[in-house]
Amino acid sequence: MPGSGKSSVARQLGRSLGWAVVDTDHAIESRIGMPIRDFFSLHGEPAFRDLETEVLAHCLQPTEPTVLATGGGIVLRDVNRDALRARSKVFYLRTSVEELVRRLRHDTSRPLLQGVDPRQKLHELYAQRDPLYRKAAHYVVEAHRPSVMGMAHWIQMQLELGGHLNGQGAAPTLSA
Ligand SMILES: Nc1ncnc2c1ncn2[C@@H]1O[C@H](COP(=O)(O)OP(=O)(O)O)[C@@H](O)[C@H]1O
Ligand SMILES: O=C(O)C1=C[C@@H](OP(=O)(O)O)[C@@H](O)[C@H](O)C1
Ligand SMILES: [Mg+2]
Repeated sequence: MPGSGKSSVARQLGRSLGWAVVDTDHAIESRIGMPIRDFFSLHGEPAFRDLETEVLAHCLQPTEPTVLATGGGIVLRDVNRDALRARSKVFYLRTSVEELVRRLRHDTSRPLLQGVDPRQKLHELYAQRDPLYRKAAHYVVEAHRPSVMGMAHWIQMQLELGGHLNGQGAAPTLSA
């Protein structure tokens, strides 16, 4: 979900593992040369989703071990979910709507939450997306691990336990 910590945890995990960190939203912003919020107002959500699918396909062909953070709406398309599952180990950072409301209270960068009641919108997004996040995910990281550092540490442990860091299970990309 937006605000669940994907971008923050990816940065921390990349630092811990010594891996590259890629964020699909940042890749999109460098390609379009403007904030996502402005792109949404100019071209609308469907155009953003097309771009997101294109950028994701590119990001899932990394040249080095990579932690990939995506935007929260990436799961809306089957093709994205299938590509993520096939080409990476996917972690769903599952956070309560109340916590998301707290974190995004003053945020103006997420277009879907502007000009609406954020709590109601987040409940709607959650109802629509929770099943999709579950379908896409190999692992669910529950909200009771509250800090960015704690979440990154838990993910690193799962990777070690799963043998993904010692060559047994190939995990060239981690997506959150
Ligand atoms: N585990 C956490 N505990 C407290 N605050 C967090 C946590 N993870 C992220 N945040 C804060 O929530 C906001 C959204 O985080 P971000 O990483 O941008 O989420 P996402 O990429 O999933 O939308 C930021 O202000 C970030 O500092
Ligand atoms: O949930 C969504 O549909 C979106 C989430 C955003 O990313 P974060 O999940 O990093 O906020 C960004 O991709 C765009 O504003 C759309
Ligand atoms: Mg993000």
